[in-house]
Amino acid sequence: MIEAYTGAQVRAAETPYLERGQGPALMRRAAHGLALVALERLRDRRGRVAGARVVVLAGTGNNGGDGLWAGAELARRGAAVLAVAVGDRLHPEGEAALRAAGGRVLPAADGAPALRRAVEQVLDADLVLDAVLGTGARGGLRGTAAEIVRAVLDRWPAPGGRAPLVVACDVPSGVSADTGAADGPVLPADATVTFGATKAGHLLPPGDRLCGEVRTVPLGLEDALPAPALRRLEHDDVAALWPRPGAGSHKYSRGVVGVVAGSATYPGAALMCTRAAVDAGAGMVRHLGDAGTRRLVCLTSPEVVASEDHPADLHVQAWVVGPGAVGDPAQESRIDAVLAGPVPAVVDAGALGAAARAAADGALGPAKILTPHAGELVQVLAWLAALGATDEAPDRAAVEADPARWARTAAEATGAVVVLKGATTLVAAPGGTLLSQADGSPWLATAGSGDTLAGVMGAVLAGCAEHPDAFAAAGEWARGDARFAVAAALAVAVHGYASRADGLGPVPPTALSAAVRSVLRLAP
Ligand SMILES: NC(=O)C1=CN([C@@H]2O[C@H](COP(=O)(O)OP(=O)(O)OC[C@H]3O[C@@H](n4cnc5c(N)ncnc54)[C@H](O)[C@@H]3O)[C@@H](O)[C@H]2O)[C@@H](O)CC1
Ligand SMILES: [K+]
Repeated sequence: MIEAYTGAQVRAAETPYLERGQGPALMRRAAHGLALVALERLRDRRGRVAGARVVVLAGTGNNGGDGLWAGAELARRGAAVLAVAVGDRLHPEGEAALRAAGGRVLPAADGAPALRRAVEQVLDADLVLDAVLGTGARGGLRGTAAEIVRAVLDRWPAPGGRAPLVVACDVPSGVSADTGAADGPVLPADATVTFGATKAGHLLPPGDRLCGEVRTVPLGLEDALPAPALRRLEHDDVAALWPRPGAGSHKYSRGVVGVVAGSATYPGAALMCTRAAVDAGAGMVRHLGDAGTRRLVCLTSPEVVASEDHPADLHVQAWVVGPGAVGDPAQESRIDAVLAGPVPAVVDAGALGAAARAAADGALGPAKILTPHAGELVQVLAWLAALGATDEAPDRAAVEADPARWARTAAEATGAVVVLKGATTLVAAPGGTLLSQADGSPWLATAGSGDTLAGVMGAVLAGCAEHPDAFAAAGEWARGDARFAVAAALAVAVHGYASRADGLGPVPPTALSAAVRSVLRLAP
């Protein structure tokens, strides 16, 4: 599991060390870690370090200090290192170290000619160390640094062209370490070397896409860190946590998933959703819907028990409601019943409007998992605002600029878990638990993926519904109501892994669902 922290959390953990005068030692350790990754990348690209042209884009604070000390190390290995000072000063010891190692300094804020020279130097470099802003940033890049980065990006080589390698110091400058927001220009990094702990901004969109590979250099702060701001499940977590049957299990103890999906207009969603719940290992899958859809469900997944019942007549451990369930009053009545009841449920697509109404009436709770994509979240937030449950209704651009904020807002306003689907999917629970998963192939962006995800989520939700400690192996934080958020993140991870199981290429949802089975054959 990756645990990530805000810049303020890491700075607070560092404070006692700084008060004991260990700041310079921490900086040297950070800079050494940065230099090692830069050396590795340079060797990969050009075989040798000697003679490499390295530019350090250096800000005025300690982030710049890290970059200058790392630049000194590269200079001692024979690289030609130029520090581009973007502000009115440089970290004094860092500058002295760089000069002593033979590095040079270009004061880029000294007027237009200096700025133009800086841009040429960056574009001609083999490697750029981006050390303008780190955890001390307030907002995006401004001033000379912003002008340089903008001018460089204007002339950035097309894919396949020879662009300099970019290694970011702590975070790509201009990306918020706390939120992943990127206000203004940012040089996209091939690698980001961070210090003490992963920062929230490395895992949150849109900044996460600008980080490249993230490497964390330990600074010995681990014991001083508080609870993380967010988490990401990795393969080992999924293998350890996914509910598995034991020798004494039977279909009911493993979890029955009830699926309210499909309609005469959209029967396919029900087929994909039920199939995925079966493939994800549910003990039993029930389907409720119209006669035509039921018949198709039985033909494509004979394992499923389909009926025209009402949810009140059935005992299941978890519901999945909404995929393809539009324009059908009987389905709408079933959805309302599930939303008003206590049984955990995945609430998708056609059920999100009903969920917003139920939330405004106070009916939802932490066992309900809403699964909007960005466009649907905008709609849900607009409904919630119209119903008086939130103050603000953002547009899509606002949601995409700070998705974590709006996923959290929706979770607090509804009292439910909100899964904001995207290339990076965020899982926000009321009370503040936040997970971020980025496991899927870009090919997942296809009609029917969401129906498949809902089915997978239903299966894991049914498996944990009656077991508050189902995921206690992940830590104390994952007990009780938090397990619903963990279940959602597990489903997102498995769905993402399945999309890559056969390499990168098209993943029609039926094939994706089958790949879920191979992913779940992971060693426990
Ligand atoms: N605190 C510590 O013990 C350690 C900190 N380290 C490094 O120190 C960094 C934090 O250093 P600082 O607190 O000095 O902060 P930064 O170096 O991130 O930035 C602060 C400087 O940038 C200016 N600034 C802020 N926002 C700006 C903007 N939007 N545009 C232009 N200039 C802006 C400020 O006026 C200030 O001079 C970390 O990211 C990390 O790289 C590491 O050396 C490890 C140890
Ligand atoms: K930086």
